[in-house]
Amino acid sequence: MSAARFVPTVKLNNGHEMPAIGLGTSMSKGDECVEAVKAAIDEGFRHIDTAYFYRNEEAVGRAIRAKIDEGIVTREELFVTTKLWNSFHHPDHVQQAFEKSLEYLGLDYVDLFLMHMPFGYKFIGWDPEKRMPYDDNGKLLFSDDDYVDTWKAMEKLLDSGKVRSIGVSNFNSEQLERILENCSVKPVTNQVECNARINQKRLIEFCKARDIMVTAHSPLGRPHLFEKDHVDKPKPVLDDPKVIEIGKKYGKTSAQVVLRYLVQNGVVPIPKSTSRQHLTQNLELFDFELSSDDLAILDELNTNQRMVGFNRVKGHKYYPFNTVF
Ligand SMILES: NC(=O)C1=CN([C@@H]2O[C@H](COP(=O)(O)OP(=O)(O)OC[C@H]3O[C@@H](n4cnc5c(N)ncnc54)[C@H](OP(=O)(O)O)[C@@H]3O)[C@@H](O)[C@H]2O)C=CC1
Ligand SMILES: O=C1CO[C@H](CO)[C@@H](O)[C@@H]1O
Repeated sequence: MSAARFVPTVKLNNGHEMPAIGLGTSMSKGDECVEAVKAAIDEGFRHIDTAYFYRNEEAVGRAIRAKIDEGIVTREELFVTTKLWNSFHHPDHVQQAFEKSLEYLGLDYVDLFLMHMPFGYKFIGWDPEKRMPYDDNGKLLFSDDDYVDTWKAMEKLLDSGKVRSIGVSNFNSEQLERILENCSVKPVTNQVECNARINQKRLIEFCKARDIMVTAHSPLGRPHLFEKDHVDKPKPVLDDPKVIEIGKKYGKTSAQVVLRYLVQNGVVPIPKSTSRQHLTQNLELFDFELSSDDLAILDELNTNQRMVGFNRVKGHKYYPFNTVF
């Protein structure tokens, strides 16, 4: 086992520190997920992102507890995020949903609990197999729970000491502003799709002015999903000749270039990987700096096209992607 790499932290608006890079775990399941999280901790990751929706909280928790038991890390050194699923937006369901996540993780507390999306789905019980409520015709059933009410229920969770920080995900600027106008506790972060194809410059600026950190989901542009028929999707950013060229200049891979680009834009990327080689690469971002010319070249890759557009939810009153940012 190699020595764990050092990862800097960023300060959140409530004083807590968040490691400047995290491990994504979407689509990482079972033993593969356990091994990836363990390897990630060995390599130096101290920030792990999961969600009720991913069905891997149990695996993530198992790996974390194993590494604590081995003496590789303490719980305090880790930053663990999970997310409230869309079916549990009704204020009466928020606490129970949180307790379920904590139970699956097998931890005493989480560092960050995010509202996964601003839009809710119909609640059809607690069976984890039934995360997506469909009617007999295959139509996804929405709820009209207001995310402000959901947020107020999330604020109450802080009193329990079982969650250190709360935040949101996939919120647009107007939705974020509505939370700010109505909340007692400011979200520490908005986790949104953010990569060189959709660099979120305006949303980052908006959040920065309000002391809200942007966390970048899908920071590599989800290369694993490109084999499918993606007519209206962005071109794979890791294969872009300009990114490859910049990488050669710094002796870095395309992934390291696009992740470093995000770090220099002031956001916290959470790339997913189950490969040891990629995990190692994804941590080696803090020993080089892209020049302003190279940042400008990377800025030109922006097309504002999303990989995660939630197209099935376009008719929802709280669908977030109809605004400019
Ligand atoms: N809040 C939300 O709504 C959302 C949150 N997320 C979060 O963000 C995380 C990251 O996003 P995700 O959608 O997974 O996509 P990413 O953009 O992180 O891409 C992940 C893919 O990139 C590959 N990869 C990782 N590192 C490298 C590397 N160094 N070189 C080449 N390929 C690499 C991985 O393969 P391999 O495993 O083989 O390394 C995997 O197939 C998620 O896992 C999840 O935690 C994601 C989407 C939505
Ligand atoms: O968090 C997530 C939200 O939804 C996506 C799919 O639509 C997931 O793949 C992702 O990881």
